[in-house]
Amino acid sequence: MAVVAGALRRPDGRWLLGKRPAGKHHAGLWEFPGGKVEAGESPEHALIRELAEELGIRVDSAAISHLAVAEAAADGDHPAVVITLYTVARWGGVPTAHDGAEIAWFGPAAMVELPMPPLDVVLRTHLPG
Ligand SMILES: Nc1nc2c([nH]c(=O)n2[C@@H]2O[C@H](COP(=O)(O)OP(=O)(O)OP(=O)(O)O)[C@@H](O)[C@H]2O)c(=O)[nH]1
Repeated sequence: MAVVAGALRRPDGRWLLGKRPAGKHHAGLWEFPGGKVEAGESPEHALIRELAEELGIRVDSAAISHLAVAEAAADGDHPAVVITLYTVARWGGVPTAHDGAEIAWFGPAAMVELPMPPLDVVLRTHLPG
């Protein structure tokens, strides 16, 4: 399964994360906004689509840069997953949580304390300082 996620940083240096809803895999953990790449879709297009759906923002493909990849093998309940994290340098609109989801902005020190899925713990080490 291919998953794409975006690292969005505000001018105050905080990063945007979303909290996984109850009842889902990784419920209650904080992760980068994004989601699964659909069949026939490019990763960049999937990220632009997911950020529009989840946060209501507009992102141009020129604003997206590849940052890091993390992968995990299948574990019985869940398929193998490859997550690609992109930095999103600029966007249009104000990120707003949709569908009752929770989002928040965290500084680098706060992020280290946050409960995150295992692959995100790897991905966050690649964030620019
Ligand atoms: N969007 C996103 N998903 C991540 C990250 N890290 C990580 O392990 N994942 C996992 O990758 C999958 C992303 O799928 P999704 O976000 O489109 O799926 P979904 O809400 O339907 O979740 P579900 O498959 O548990 O029902 C989830 O299993 C999610 O827990 C991340 O930083 N961002």
